[in-house]
Amino acid sequence: MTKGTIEVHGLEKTFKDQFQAVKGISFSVKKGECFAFLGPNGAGKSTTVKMLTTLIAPTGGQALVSGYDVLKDPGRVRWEIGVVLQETGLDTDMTGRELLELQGRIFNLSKKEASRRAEELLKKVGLHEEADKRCGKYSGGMRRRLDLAVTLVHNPPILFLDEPTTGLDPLNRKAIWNEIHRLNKEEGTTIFLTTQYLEEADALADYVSIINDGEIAAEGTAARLKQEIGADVIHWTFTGEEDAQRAAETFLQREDVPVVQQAETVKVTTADAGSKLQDYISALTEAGISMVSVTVKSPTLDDVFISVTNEKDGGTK
Ligand SMILES: Nc1ncnc2c1ncn2[C@@H]1O[C@H](COP(=O)(O)OP(=O)(O)OP(=O)(O)O)[C@@H](O)[C@H]1O
Repeated sequence: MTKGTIEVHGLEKTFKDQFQAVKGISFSVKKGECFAFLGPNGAGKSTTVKMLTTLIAPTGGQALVSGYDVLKDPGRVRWEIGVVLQETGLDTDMTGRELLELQGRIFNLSKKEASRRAEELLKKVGLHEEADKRCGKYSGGMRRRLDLAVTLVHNPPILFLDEPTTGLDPLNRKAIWNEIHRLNKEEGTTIFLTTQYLEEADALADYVSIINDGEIAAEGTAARLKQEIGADVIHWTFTGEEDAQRAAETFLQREDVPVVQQAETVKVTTADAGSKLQDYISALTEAGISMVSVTVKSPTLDDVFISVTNEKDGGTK
């Protein structure tokens, strides 16, 4: 069964001005998986989403959504997907309920069914009390929730969410996360999520793919990616910037590892921090530098992101 899956082989997009935004990427998303597509600004995330949702045509390679080719069968692909893009397209004169009912009619529901579905979705996304207010009066978070409800009207097996929480406050972001998590885990909806927030991918995704400059730079589960950078991060704090600078030099003299000094703090990324720590502390004592605190942390997805995008740019740490 291919329903709810995404298969991408050597997908490319070269724009009319000859700029190649996506350079032959391949990946697959299993049914019921939450797949996060991460990357810095301009990496090619939105271009990829637009190709997979039939909004723009690929210039090379192939993409199958629920088994349907985005180029050969765009009409069928559209029935399989719900899409929340960065720019919300909500009509501000209509109420949330009217908008949902209209969407139901577009997807061939009877008037009665459309009204029942609208009510059901308004409850699901927590907007039933605001259902009869004009969308123009909705807050950013409410608009985003309505946007999500609109895409769910025809019960699509796959949901594309392009940076769904950008610009939202932490409370609204959490509400959207909960809804995405529920759709994915309880209803089995396949989620394709693009985001710049690594903690978002960490919290929601089963599988993470990092795109940089139109190419896949790394992929795997969040846990594996963190493991792959093969290192712990030792966080040091010193009494002042001068001590921190001297400490950073001391660490660098002992080993060629990434050392980042900022004000009175120093971060050292190294494999096997446990056994190195004693050696570093002895070196500091020898140099007469006293520290305020030291902690060892596992890498975050942020560290992975910096590590893979850095490698590509020539490894400047
Ligand atoms: N219609 C277009 N014509 C030419 N270049 C384009 C076009 N659309 C996008 N690009 C370029 O393609 C690259 C990838 O853009 P894209 O919007 O896919 O990036 P993104 O990863 O989604 O970034 P962001 O996080 O900022 O949304 C960028 O350099 C962008 O300027």
